[in-house]
Amino acid sequence: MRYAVLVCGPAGSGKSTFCKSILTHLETQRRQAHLFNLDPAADPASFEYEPSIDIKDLISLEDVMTELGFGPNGGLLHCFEYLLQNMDWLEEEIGEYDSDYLLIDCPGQIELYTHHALLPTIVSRLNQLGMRTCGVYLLESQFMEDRYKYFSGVLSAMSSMVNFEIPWINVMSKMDLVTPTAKDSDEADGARARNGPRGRRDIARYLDPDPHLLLSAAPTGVHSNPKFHALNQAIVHLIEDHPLVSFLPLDLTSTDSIETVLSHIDYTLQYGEDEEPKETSMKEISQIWNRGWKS
Ligand SMILES: Nc1nc2c(ncn2[C@@H]2O[C@H](COP(=O)(O)OP(=O)(O)OP(=O)(O)O)[C@@H](O)[C@H]2O)c(=O)[nH]1
Ligand SMILES: [Mg+2]
Repeated sequence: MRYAVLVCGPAGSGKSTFCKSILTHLETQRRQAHLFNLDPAADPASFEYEPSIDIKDLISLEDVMTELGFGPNGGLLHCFEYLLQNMDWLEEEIGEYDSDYLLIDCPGQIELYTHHALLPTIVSRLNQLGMRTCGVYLLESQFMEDRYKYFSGVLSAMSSMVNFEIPWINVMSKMDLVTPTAKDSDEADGARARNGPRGRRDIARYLDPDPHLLLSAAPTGVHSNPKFHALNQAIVHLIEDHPLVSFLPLDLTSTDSIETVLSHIDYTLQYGEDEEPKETSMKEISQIWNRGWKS
């Protein structure tokens, strides 16, 4: 069985850093993992690990823009269309990687996840090639500093999950930057209500989205428009009726935190469950038997 982790999320959410940290962590566990760069605009100098597979070997955004006259966003879509037309290239590239982890570092253009069909089609082709794939969607912790921004992040995670229809994990990245500002408090309204979490219990309301955070956000300027309030009510109902999104916190400065996220990925991918059971030697059987006999 082959395993692929599609690392996606908004620009700057920490996708490439996440791939690097997971690769380092897997290396210390002596597990085989490879990087697949799926960003045709990525700067090669930015990779600490040389990608084993690189879309830029097939097509680069720079070439598409200079040779075909596309802009950056249209050019990106063209690159993925081109990849879809050349899936035999990808099949050949991943041919050698068996029972290993393939970490797919994606670009940060959010529309690729929320409503375009190109990436989901590429993923379903990977599944046809026998890869068990899961999505890891990163949202950076700064989103928690503004409740409106935070809920736009929750909705983008939700629409990505619906768009891809694959096993999915949402991660709140850069948790090392979160410093709860005050003690736990039930105070919901007031001038500070649009600010980030206050206290550890408050953080939990962001990791497992509490839609009432949105209703209790302090309205300012355009936000006091009654239509805006009605829209928020509709979003609250949507999240209450479809509680699809929750976030695993990730603090890359903590090995335990990386380990927890990795174990969720393993579980989601059912990593290792298809391995052949290890044959037990006669010597081991007799040791087990003796232990049982003595106890
Ligand atoms: N403090 C902190 N900074 C981080 C963390 N992860 C990433 N960063 C920083 O955030 C910035 C963006 O990180 P990247 O890993 O390049 O983010 P990305 O999602 O790959 O960005 P794009 O590919 O451009 O969409 C860099 O300056 C990183 O050093 C983290 O866990 N904690
Ligand atoms: Mg990146």
